[in-house]
Amino acid sequence: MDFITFENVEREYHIGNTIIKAVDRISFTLSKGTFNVVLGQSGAGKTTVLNMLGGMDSCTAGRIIVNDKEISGMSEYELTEYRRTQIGFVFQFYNLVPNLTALENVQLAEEIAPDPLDAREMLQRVGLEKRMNNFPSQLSGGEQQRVSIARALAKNPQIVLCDEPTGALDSETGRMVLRLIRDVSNDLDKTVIIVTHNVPISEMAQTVLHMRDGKIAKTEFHKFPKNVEEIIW
Ligand SMILES: Nc1ncnc2c1ncn2[C@@H]1O[C@H](COP(=O)(O)OP(=O)(O)OP(=O)(O)O)[C@@H](O)[C@H]1O
Repeated sequence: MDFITFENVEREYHIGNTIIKAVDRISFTLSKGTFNVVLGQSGAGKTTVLNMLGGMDSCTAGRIIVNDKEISGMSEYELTEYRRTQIGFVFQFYNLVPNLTALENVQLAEEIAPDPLDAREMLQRVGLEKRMNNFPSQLSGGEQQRVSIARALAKNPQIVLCDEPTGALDSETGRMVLRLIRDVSNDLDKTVIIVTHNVPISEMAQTVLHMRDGKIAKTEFHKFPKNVEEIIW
């Protein structure tokens, strides 16, 4: 069943007299609990799609429906609720709070979400049970990204949005982070959308949306997505 639907979605930006169509009338659907990739080169419109889906940006035409609710028609208040309860974010540069420990960073999610998962348990899941009391500056890039995954999951969101989650990591660490995102989202039945320009990563996805110039140039479905071990980049 369709869990996420984009119907003729457009996002225009006006700069002086210039109109930029960051996203140009795209339509797609994604099912619940699936692992998906939005692929495309710089400027293709990937982050704009992610931001609209995450309720951080709004469309200028079309409709976005998530779990039977139209988010494109929501008020600011409703959007804040939506972000708080339904969405977990993982960013390229982790966005951890530097003066909070790993545990405290994950506990932030517990404070804002209505039905959070246990912060310590999430840190255990990502293999950081021994590093809970470390500050971000005491952790490697891969460890910081694992904290940010634990934080995203601790909100217990329906959807996990990841913007170039391996962009700042070496390939071995990136692989470990991808394996983690896929395993925990499988176990916890989360719908994952990863934005990347890294083509091999898309082989792990059930659905791949190829974006070019604000449009979906091609949609690929993998009945048997690859394991991260089979991917080379
Ligand atoms: N706030 C904004 N104001 C004006 N133009 C914008 C804005 N946000 C994005 N754009 C433009 O929209 C287009 C799509 O941007 P977007 O960030 O979605 O691309 P992307 O595929 O994520 O690229 P990258 O991989 O470089 O992050 C680009 O041409 C960008 O310059």
